[in-house]
Amino acid sequence: MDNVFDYEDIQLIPAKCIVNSRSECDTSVTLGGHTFKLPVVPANMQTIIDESIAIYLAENGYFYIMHRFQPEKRISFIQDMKLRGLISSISVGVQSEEYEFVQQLANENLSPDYITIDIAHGHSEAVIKMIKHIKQLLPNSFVIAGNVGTPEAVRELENAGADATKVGIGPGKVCITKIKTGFGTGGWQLAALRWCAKAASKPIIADGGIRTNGDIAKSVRFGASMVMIGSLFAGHEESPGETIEVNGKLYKEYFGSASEFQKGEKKNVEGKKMHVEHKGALQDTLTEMEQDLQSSISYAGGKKLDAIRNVDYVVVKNSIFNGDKVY
Ligand SMILES: NC(=O)C1=CN([C@@H]2O[C@H](COP(=O)(O)OP(=O)(O)OC[C@H]3O[C@@H](n4cnc5c(N)ncnc54)[C@H](OP(=O)(O)O)[C@@H]3O)[C@@H](O)[C@H]2O)C=CC1
Ligand SMILES: Nc1nc2c(ncn2[C@@H]2O[C@H](COP(=O)(O)O)[C@@H](O)[C@H]2O)c(=O)[nH]1
Repeated sequence: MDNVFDYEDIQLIPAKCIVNSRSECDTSVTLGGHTFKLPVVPANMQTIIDESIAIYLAENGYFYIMHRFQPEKRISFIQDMKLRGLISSISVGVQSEEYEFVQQLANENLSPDYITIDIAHGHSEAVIKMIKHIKQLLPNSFVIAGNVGTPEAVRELENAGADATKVGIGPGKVCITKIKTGFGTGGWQLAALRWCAKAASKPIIADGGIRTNGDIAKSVRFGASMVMIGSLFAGHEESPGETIEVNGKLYKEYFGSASEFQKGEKKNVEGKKMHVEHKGALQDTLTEMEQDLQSSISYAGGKKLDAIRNVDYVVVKNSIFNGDKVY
């Protein structure tokens, strides 16, 4: 790979505007047979999403993926979402008990609309085996598999039956994979996304490294159908993380799924914890993302999200840490 770049190194080039108001621009996207208001999904992490946020997002036309860190709650969660007539979207791992869980879903005729296989290193036989297991027992579930960072991985997971792949190894705000292992797409996530998207024949979800709303438009330009975001969704009133007060200011915790805070032990730690400023209501962030993306579409010279996919761009400079610090 040469000519790598990241979000902060790219500027998209405007094309002639064809709308009279940004409100005419449509940010909706279709994934797995459902249409959502935004090509954005909050990360399936324990300090980002819980059951009530999932219900809120689904009721209001946004995509969501529930995390997998309270496995015992998943069956009742799916049942509850189905009772409410909402989409059901859960995560699984690859341990042996996860095979039994998928079997249990099939036995109970409880097929989630979306199942995300959520593993650090998704280019593995473990993930390929799990994709095949799910597709055999729950053929109607839309399977998102990841995370990966190469075209070979995207093709292998697609060939195994994945309906979408998730790209991003190490670009996350609370990620320390790039520092602890020397591997990943941290610092060149946007170039890795482009590389993977060129090989993909199914949707790609860009995951990690989004620091501004403009990065959503850049992800779409470089091939993402959907963008997974953690840090920008941390710190809301509704966010599950603990709230603390420092010098009269409120902060909320945001920790990595591979941090010792998630794992409860210091083993194979590849994530850290941070505190982010309290941000107010989740809906305000979603609304601002929608308005900014509508503006992006207008700058792209179109009325729909697809207009962004073909705009020209320039590479401005390169910086491998994307503004992040280790601690
Ligand atoms: N997107 C990203 O950059 C990253 C995301 N994460 C997030 O952290 C969470 C925990 O991830 P993960 O550690 O995969 O989940 P688990 O701890 O559940 O591990 C899943 C299984 O994969 C094995 N495994 C994990 N990493 C590797 C590896 N590098 N090589 C071989 N086997 C491996 C584990 O075994 P064993 O533990 O014995 O090795 C375990 O059997 C997930 O939610 C994941 O999304 C974590 C790191 C990077
Ligand atoms: N290397 C690690 N990556 C992690 C961990 N927990 C989550 N993640 C990934 O980060 C994104 C969110 O990134 P952000 O830049 O938007 O904050 C998330 O979706 C995961 O893919 C972790 O412990 N280690």
